[in-house]
Amino acid sequence: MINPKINNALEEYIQIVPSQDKSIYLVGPIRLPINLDGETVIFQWYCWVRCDTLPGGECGNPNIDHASIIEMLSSSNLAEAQQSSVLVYGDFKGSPDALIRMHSICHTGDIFGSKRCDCGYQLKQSMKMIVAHGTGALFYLANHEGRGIGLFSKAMAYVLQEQGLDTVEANLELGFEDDMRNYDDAIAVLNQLRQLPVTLITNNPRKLEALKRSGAGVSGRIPLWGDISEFNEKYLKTKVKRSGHFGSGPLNNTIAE
Ligand SMILES: Nc1nc2c(ncn2[C@@H]2O[C@H](COP(=O)(O)OP(=O)(O)OP(=O)(O)O)[C@@H](O)[C@H]2O)c(=O)[nH]1
Repeated sequence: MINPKINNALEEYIQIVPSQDKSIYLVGPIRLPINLDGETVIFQWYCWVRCDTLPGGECGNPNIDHASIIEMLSSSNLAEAQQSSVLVYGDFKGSPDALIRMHSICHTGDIFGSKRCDCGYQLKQSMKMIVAHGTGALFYLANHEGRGIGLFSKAMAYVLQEQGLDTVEANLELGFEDDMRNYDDAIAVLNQLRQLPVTLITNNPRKLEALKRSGAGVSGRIPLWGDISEFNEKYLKTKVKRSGHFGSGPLNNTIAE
């Protein structure tokens, strides 16, 4: 039994968000000072978990209370599952225009700084763009590794790419689709945090489509190409040629054959 004082301290930070047939438990805002190129920038951080990730998560119970959610944590093995989160900057709820990025986790690019992809660059650059704009949110989608195939399978896909397959062929040969990602939970969290339209930072038409299909207001898209090198050029070309990514301006020329 959790101490009632602890329940009280946490209660106002927990929101229960409807998403398709499953609820999402959202915790935040938590003040997060972040080092962006030597400058400390204050973001507000939220983290979420789907009800069915917790044992007895009571997905069918619309009246589940905050105390029960807290109670379930210590018997859940959340470290073995994936939890996504969002960094919010500025007046995200009220500002007429906000930039958002739906960033898919990339262990190799985001954490290790691998140059085989553009993920690490896109992560940092989109945070800087949001801060420069004055308001926005970066969704860090932890169940999206390898475009949704998982880290171990992505490692297998990299082995195949070393042997000449491109990034799409490698996924397909392993029995996956090119892109297995789902944005429903992230969009539900977005709707909870903001009702006004957003501008999406992406080159990926599927992300734009998912957002538009959900009914969330989309006022535009900003492309994000960069950090192109001998190590990721083929990968980026494949994104444009085979996955249908939007090319853009001079970068389009850089990556065109
Ligand atoms: N399967 C596979 N996944 C990869 C490879 N390289 C990067 N990824 C994953 O691809 C995803 C990249 O996602 P995003 O940064 O959202 O890129 P995107 O789909 O091109 O969309 P935008 O960056 O928004 O334009 C991450 O989950 C990476 O782990 C690869 O060669 N194979």
